[in-house]
Amino acid sequence: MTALAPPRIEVDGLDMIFDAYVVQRDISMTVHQGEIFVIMGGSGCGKSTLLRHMIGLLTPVKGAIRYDGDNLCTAVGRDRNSLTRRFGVLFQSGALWSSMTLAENVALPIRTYTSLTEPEIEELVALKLALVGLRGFEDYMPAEISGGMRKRAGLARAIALDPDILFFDEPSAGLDPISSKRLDDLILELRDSLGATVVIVTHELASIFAIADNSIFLDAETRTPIAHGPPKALLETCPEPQVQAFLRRGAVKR
Ligand SMILES: Nc1ncnc2c1ncn2[C@@H]1O[C@H](COP(=O)(O)OP(=O)(O)OP(=O)(O)O)[C@@H](O)[C@H]1O
Repeated sequence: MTALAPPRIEVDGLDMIFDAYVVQRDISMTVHQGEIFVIMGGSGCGKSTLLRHMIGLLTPVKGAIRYDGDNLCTAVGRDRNSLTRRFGVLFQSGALWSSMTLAENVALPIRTYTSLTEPEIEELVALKLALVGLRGFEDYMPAEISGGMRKRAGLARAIALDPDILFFDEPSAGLDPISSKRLDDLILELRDSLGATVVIVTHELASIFAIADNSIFLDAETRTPIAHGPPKALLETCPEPQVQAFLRRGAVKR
């Protein structure tokens, strides 16, 4: 959908290696403004590790990750903070603080990174919770709501500071198909309303086909990416057996 949109994220010749253990080599990919980009591949191929590199939690052995041309891997101090400040991240667990209400969870990054007054914070928190369909749940504790609602609360916290790039690690993990579909719809809505660029690690085929504009396939065997492109196009035209097996749940293409 966004062939003409400017590149927002460029991963260039990235090697991910722990000591002598090669996770993936030579990853290059471009994510354009407003795209929903999926990192896919079998278990243990390095999807989450790539996401952790992209948000700056890990430093690559080789290669660069550029945001609007600025290399995150070499940025330091204020330059690095101004890059990472643009990121909203939703980890697999949702990672809410269990001893805080939903409102306190969403308020945390706002209190930490802005000098807004308490009434302003309260208003912003209510707005973010409403955006994810949790209006009126401000005073609930995470344990009092469903898994799908916890994911959405985590998402409200991830968008608290109006990020322009959203990262999701296995957002549908542990959700029933209906909650999972609802989360997909919400991701699409937020992309449209915030104008955000979205990077998602997932192996949920239904989600991949429903929301991805573009993707990369990391191969666990050769330890390098073997396919790029919109998943529906890969399903039709990608000659790689591993990609076909993944996208067809192991069924052979006729
Ligand atoms: N900090 C680390 N130190 C050493 N090895 C690591 C580290 N983090 C990840 N790995 C290894 O890197 C490989 C890729 O892990 P990763 O979690 O990125 O895979 P994944 O594709 O996200 O898997 P899954 O789909 O099962 O969640 C695994 O073999 C893992 O054990």
